[in-house]
Amino acid sequence: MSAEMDVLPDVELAVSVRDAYKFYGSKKKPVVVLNQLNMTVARGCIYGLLGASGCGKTTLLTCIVGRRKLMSGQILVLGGKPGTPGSGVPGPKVGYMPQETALLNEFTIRNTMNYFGKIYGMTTDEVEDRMHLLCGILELPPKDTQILHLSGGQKRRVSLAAALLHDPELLILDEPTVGVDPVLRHSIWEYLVEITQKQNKAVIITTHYIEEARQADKIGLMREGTLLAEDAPENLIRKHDCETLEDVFLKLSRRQEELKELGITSQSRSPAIEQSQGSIEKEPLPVVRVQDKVQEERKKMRKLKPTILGALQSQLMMTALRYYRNPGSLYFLVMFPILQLLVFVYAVGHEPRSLPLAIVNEELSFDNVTNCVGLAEPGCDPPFLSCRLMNEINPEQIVPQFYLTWNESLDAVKSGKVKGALHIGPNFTEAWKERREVWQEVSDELIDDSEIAVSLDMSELPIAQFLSKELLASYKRFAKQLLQDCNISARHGDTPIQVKIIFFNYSKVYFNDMFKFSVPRADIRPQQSELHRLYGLRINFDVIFI
Ligand SMILES: Nc1ncnc2c1ncn2[C@@H]1O[C@H](COP(=O)(O)OP(=O)(O)OP(=O)(O)O)[C@@H](O)[C@H]1O
Repeated sequence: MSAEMDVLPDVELAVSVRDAYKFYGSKKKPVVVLNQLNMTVARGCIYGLLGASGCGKTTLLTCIVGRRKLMSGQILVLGGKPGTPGSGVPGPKVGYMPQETALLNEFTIRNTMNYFGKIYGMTTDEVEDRMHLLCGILELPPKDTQILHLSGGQKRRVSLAAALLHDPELLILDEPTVGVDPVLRHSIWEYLVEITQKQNKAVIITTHYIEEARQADKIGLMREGTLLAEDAPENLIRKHDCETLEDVFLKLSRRQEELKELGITSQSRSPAIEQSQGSIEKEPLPVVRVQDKVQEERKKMRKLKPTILGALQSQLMMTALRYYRNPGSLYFLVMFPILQLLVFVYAVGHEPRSLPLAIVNEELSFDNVTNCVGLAEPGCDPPFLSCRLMNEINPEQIVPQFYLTWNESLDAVKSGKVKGALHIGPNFTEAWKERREVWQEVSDELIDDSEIAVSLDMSELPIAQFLSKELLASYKRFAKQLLQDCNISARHGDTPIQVKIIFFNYSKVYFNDMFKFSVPRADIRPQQSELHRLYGLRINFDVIFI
């Protein structure tokens, strides 16, 4: 084997595998699947990889196409290492037909071909031409047939067509002829012979039909993760003095066992072949008894009635088993929503803090403004009402930044330095007091003077809404305290809208009870309505997009 590798120049090599070693499971309990395996596939040849079920063929092929990695050893495919950038493997250089078809039931044959064609960068015309050719060779059903409606064998042929579609240099086919009738199997082989001989392509094919593999140029007999032999079929038969390839395989398998007993090779995995050979055939039941049993079973079956509960139970059992076998997914299923919730709560769940707000207070000189909290005196008649209001603003949530003029503060909002701007006019306290005194004849000018203007940056709507809510709450606290200090019920400072929350009574929704507006009537409670005129806070939602 190695001698041949040395003889073949690199350009003639399609695949070379050297000392491939791979196991599944943990390091403590490894299940060795590839055990120092060597393999050489030349261009322009069909390589038949033969071996019992579970001997590691699929594992080897997936390593060659770069879907799995070896623990040690080396693989070269068309001169490059599979899985490395620029190697084209996996990619356009290789066509791989896996053992399990990976087709979407929702697609038609044409959709499937277009899908794979697009992956390989083919144009629609190129896909159509290749599809036409392959549909003929592989006797595929009409191109618009949905995959869902294909038989198992037909699906395998579509999968084979997908592997052949982009005309790759190397074809790796994992049991492509399973479920294919002998005539079609013959035409598939004919096609493979043609592309290898005329187009110098290389094909690696696994099959369980040993005699079918006689058409291959070279055969690798694989057992327990190693290649027992690798040569042309006729050479193998001649060298080992056998009549069939099956006999060669048996002879070499026996020899491998003998060597193992002598301790010449080390294998850590129990051989599947021996296991199957070791099974004891059950004695067949007499025909009459079998028929009786069948009748008995039929009677039992008639009594069976599928129930929804039974279906639910089996569904539950299946789901439980699935998670039991794949605990990682259960962890993901439980932990992911928790993580999502935590991220959400952390990111948007809590209230914003330290929001900068521009304050322009024309009631005080600039130096005094920064020290406004110290000027907030208690009582019904304090000198600076604006400071009483400032005092109610929660410093953890709103951080005041003082500006001299309204325009400056608006510029700060526009430039994103602050989230909004609050303006208190020069006659605020005076106007507010006068408004209280002469509330029945209060002029619009006086109302303007006693109002506070707020402009918010609406480009961050939740922040603006939060600021608006906070400022209104601060104002309410301010108004209530002031009312109390003036021996007026603090309830007069409440907004005259009572929002009542009711619980939904089944599907019936009492819309009328949802919101109760108790607007005070001027003739009954003149004081309250006037107080609301007095304590006006105007929020101007000036939309400022930065
Ligand atoms: N992902 C995996 N994890 C653990 N063991 C695995 C895994 N895949 C395969 N095996 C085991 O590795 C061994 C080789 O499997 P592999 O599929 O390569 O065999 P194979 O020769 O292709 O078999 P077949 O001809 O039946 O497809 C088997 O014993 C299998 O149970």
